[in-house]
Amino acid sequence: MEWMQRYLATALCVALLLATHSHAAGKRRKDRQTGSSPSWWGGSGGSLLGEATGSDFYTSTHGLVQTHPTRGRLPSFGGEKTLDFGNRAQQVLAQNAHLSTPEQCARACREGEPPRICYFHFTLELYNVLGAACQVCTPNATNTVWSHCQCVLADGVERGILSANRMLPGPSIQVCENDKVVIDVENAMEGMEVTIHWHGLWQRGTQYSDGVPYVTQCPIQQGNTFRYQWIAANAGTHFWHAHTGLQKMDGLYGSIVVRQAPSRDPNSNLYDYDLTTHVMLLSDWMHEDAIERFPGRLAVNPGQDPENVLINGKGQFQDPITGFVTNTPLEVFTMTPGRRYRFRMINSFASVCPAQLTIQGHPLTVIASDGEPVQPVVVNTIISFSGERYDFVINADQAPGAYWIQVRGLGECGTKRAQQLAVLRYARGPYEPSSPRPLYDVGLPQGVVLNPLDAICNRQRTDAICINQLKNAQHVDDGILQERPDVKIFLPFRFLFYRPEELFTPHTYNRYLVAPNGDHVISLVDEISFVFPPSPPLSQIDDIPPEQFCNGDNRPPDCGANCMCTHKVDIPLNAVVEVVLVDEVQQPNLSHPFHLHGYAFKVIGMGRSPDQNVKKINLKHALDLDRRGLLHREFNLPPSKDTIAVPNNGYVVFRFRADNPGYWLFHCHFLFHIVIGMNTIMHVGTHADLPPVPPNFPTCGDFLPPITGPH
Ligand SMILES: NCCC(=O)NCCc1ccc(O)c(O)c1
Repeated sequence: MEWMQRYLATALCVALLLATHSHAAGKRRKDRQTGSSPSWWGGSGGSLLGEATGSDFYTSTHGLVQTHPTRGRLPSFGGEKTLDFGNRAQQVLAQNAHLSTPEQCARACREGEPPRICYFHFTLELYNVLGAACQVCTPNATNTVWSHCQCVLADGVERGILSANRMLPGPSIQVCENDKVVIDVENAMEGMEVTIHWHGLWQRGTQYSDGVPYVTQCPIQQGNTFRYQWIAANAGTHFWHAHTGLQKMDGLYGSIVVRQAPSRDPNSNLYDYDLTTHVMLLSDWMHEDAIERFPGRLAVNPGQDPENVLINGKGQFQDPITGFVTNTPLEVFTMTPGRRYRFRMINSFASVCPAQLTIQGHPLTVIASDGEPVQPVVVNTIISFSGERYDFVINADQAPGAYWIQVRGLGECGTKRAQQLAVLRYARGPYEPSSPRPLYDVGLPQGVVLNPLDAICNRQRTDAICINQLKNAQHVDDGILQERPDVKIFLPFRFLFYRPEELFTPHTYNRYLVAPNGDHVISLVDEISFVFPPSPPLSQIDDIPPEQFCNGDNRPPDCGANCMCTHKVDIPLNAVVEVVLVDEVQQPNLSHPFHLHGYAFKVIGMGRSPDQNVKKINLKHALDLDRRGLLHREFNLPPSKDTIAVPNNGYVVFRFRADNPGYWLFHCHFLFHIVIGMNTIMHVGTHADLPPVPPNFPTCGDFLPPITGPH
């Protein structure tokens, strides 16, 4: 209680209403819940939430930037031209007059307007939730774009985190198509190396900025700053996140929105507004560092499932033992009656849990997935996996009021019943919905579901739409749809289970993950467990011994069941590639989302074996189905994606034209599966096809000089 008292003694009046919940020294305490009415999100004074946020702007489909009539003022940033991205950022901006600030770049996009160079500075730090910053200020209500306040509330449970610019999520990058984006990533995290990946950006010509450690760059060392530079060449909803270790799950992520002129978006006629604040970033949240769960414990909080879900870094937490609920603010999205709004949902989960999004009383017209436009479909619930993005339109045509947004963690998240709520509200209406809060077990009605987990995808149905049933809203390269691809790659993946006596033998140190049921596993793709090389092939190919690399046709001699090497598949430049992913994991509630760097691919088919006698799919059976023409394929406007969940006990078929040379990581997007080897590298083209290594590009590698004699 001492902490609470100290907090109350010095806090601002708003903080008085903040009940916090801390796990100190491993024991749970029931904290006093303060305040009677939750006026944090009752909006007393009106300066925190909803209408009165200073950072909204409205982009009409006619390309106009306008302030809302009731708002009557332009975005305000405390009277300063640049936002608080740190003193170094101010210096760079002062010395480079041709750079634009983040808020100058977050604009409506018009065809024919010159692109900008958008400059960002990320300071990555060890930080905390509910630190003393919360005595100094109250956090920006819509933390999605920028914040001057350094208070991170998360779900009201105190813990250490990793943060970019003391924000959760980190800063949002919002630019127009073809802008150049420059991000100085300053690693101020003691004892940690880091890289940032720009998930969804293709990095054509800037392969060195893809942010994959030991593949496209050496990780950024502590105290060092690495300048990422890329062109926002493909519009859409994307995100950035740490690609090193387990850091992403501790808070290193944020949204990226690449807008385009309405004339270039085939679905722009379906919405009136595309607000900077209508980004919906979903993340799973633990109450301890993610590394606490790796390799994983047997008894106390086993497995890797999160305690909670956050929506734009916000939420509340109900203690399962005491029933105590924190009263931190929920995220609020505001709409004007009668208007149609584009929402941009990002699944930034790190665990294996799918996220199920439902919004009370409002159907969702899905218009894009992973940034790529699809022909609109109307659903009521979207199930998404780590790494996926879905854009949808909501028509504010219901009775003005407030409505619940429910995000439920499915699969393993069902054990702890992790879910989060947010509010969809009509301007000038109440902040709190009048209906009771949807519960994990008694949630909002699902209605029509996008991306059903049952993966019955080979026929039209009234209750669900599968990803392979979406139609591309744009013309698809005919070459991709030719009957025979140039290269066909079958990639089965599974876990390898170790017996403890195999794993814990003297003088061997094999990596492993302890699954929730106590199984000790590593991941295999095509019977290979991926290890990162000691230097990045993109920048230091000559420093890597050729024996480091392997693939299904080139297994190292004496490579046993736990074959460890850098799995690399070589693909000729411009080939039409077909990949068939086959789920040999066979864990009933687990579907693995695979993400391809450098591309969007076309989803040609997905499903399960049509053969009723086959209980479990495997590579042999998938090959057999393919030979018999029974792998489901649809060539009429297949949708583009960069992340696709393989139905459990099922398969996915996708294609792409390999016209972007590089070393592109292809991997399960579950964080804990990356670190046990569920990756491959798609190596497209040759070194001659790649841009040269930039001067002074950092290097890394083993240091093993000859050992000289005693004298
Ligand atoms: N009879 C098969 C049981 C089985 O497949 N056990 C592993 C499940 C697992 C592995 C890794 C994870 O990350 C995870 O969440 C769950």
